[in-house]
Amino acid sequence: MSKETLNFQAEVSRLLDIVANSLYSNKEVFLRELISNASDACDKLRYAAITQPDLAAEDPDYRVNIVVEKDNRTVLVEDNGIGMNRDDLVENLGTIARSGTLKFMQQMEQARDAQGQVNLIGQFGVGFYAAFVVADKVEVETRRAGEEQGWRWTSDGRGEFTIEDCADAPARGTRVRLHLKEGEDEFLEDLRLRRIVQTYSDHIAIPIYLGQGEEAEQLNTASALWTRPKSEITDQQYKEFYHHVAHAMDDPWLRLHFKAEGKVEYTCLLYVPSQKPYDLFHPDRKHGVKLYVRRVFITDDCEELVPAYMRFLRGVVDSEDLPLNISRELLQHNPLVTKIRQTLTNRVLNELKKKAEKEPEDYAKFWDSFGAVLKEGLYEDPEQRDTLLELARFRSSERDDVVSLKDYVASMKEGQESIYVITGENEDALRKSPQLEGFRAKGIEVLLLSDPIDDFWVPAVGEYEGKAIKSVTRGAAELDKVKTDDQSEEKAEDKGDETAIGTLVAFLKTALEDDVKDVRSTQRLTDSACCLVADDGDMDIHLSRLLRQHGQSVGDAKRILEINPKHPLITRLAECAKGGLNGAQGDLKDAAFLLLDQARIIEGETPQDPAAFARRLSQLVAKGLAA
Ligand SMILES: Nc1ncnc2c1ncn2[C@@H]1O[C@H](COP(=O)(O)OP(=O)(O)OP(=O)(O)O)[C@@H](O)[C@H]1O
Repeated sequence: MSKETLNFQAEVSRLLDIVANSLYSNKEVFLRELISNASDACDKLRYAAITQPDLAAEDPDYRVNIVVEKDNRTVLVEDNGIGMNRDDLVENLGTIARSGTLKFMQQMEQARDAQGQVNLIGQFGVGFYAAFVVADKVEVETRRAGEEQGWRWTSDGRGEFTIEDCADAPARGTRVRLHLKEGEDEFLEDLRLRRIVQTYSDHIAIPIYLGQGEEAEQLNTASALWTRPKSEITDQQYKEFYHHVAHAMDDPWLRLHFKAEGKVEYTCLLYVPSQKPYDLFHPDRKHGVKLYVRRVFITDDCEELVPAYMRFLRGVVDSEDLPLNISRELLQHNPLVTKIRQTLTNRVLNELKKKAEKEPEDYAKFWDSFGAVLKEGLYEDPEQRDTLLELARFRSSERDDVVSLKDYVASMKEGQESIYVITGENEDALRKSPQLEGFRAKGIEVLLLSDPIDDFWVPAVGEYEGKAIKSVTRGAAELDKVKTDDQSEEKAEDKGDETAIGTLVAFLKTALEDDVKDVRSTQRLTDSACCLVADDGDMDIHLSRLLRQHGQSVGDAKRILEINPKHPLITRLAECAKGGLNGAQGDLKDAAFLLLDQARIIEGETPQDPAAFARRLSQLVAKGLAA
């Protein structure tokens, strides 16, 4: 077959530009990335060979060779792993097939400074493309295990690559040949290469040689890191292993390495990243914990191994008991996997608890990155609910830092029986919600919940230590039971002219009869004239809006309009209503609809009839100005 020239996917070209700029000061990582890919390729073949032993039979010892050809100024990284055929090459080295690429690219454009880009690149993992940081031409010669045909992929990293037949591809596996750029000769030096491998790749479980054949020198320890005794593993090695398994460059926030012995035997080496991955909420995101069986990589996509609400975990689980040739489908209902999942979940939650107790500030950072995910467990995993409730932290109307439920309860006001929360899209908007005013005036703390899952776990959990968790946008405010320090100063007239308010409420009920469930006077408000709340048994306002946005039918439960008896607008309207209306019935009716629309706007909704809203508002303002 003759040579084909193909274009990189547009994102790859952009990524290549970014990589060349942002990794400039950390060029040596190219070798780590190529070795990491070589090791993954060997893992894949080892797995495939469980069911098709012929694939690896001729050359059963997996390895990576780094070969320097000084005269040509080239460095080769060669493995005898799974290899690639033509389609694999086009798919893997011409596109970025991973989820969330587009979003990543947008973030990249926004992070204009180099440090910002390096951090982002770290999360994304540049992988193979890092080769172009030191090379101006890269050739990949490869043959897929079990296939006859070898292939050569060539590119200078500038928009195009070529693919052609290659007779001298390795018998099996992949050889990456880097033609070094001017000025990169340091990577031809044995000493430099040895140091890089020892720093970044010692944990790789297969041998990495410098040179080829008898003379080759093994550079790494070549045993799976998690099988080594803890005392023999340095922090640096743990960290580099994390970079390899997680395809990340940040430092892990937490590490957990343990061996379970007894009826079920397995080893876990797990990490919690310090940086939130850009695709944490992407539906196609794979789980980050790799399953091995007796050192053989099986899958990085075993959903049963780790609960979804811990999908931020990275690392490996290596089981001694599962059969090697277990199919990925069978893993789904395997009792051993369930057992591992239970222990692993408990261990991780325990570690988090310790961190929360001993290093609350550091824990707050974790919560900031992954709290929204962990909270999903409150809804999904009733067994762990109590632990998760202890671990949860919340923004609050009364504090700058986060608060736990335990601390919230400890600082509840006398007479306060419930834990109050408000849910919505963002914290700033929540802080401005009128429904909070009365609570704030009495110094009652309200938890501000702005993650999508909050609307679901709150009703599912219902209470904490016998205290109901209540939304301040639902039901009556019950604020009078709560005693505050300056309560004695509250004066009777503060309640306004009750008869007048009563008349206004009655009028509003009739005027808005088709649009609201009820109208009532409230203590909930101090500054605003009115707000909407859901009735006790009805769905919270924010949740019903959220479901509606996602196209779900939620019925049309009407809401309650609450008015503030102390607000000048309301007292004025009450006076009008009490005064027998005197021909002002039309204006009062307009005012009723304006109140309702105002409350809707504060909720982030549109007026029911925008044209009518504009007309009423103009008329009333014009009259007011004329008076
Ligand atoms: N030596 C190799 N042998 C076989 N396949 C390889 C090799 N190197 C790369 N590939 C294939 O190319 C794909 C893309 O590699 P690349 O390094 O860009 O990304 P990755 O390894 O998936 O993730 P990361 O970018 O985080 O390293 C790999 O997923 C793999 O399928």
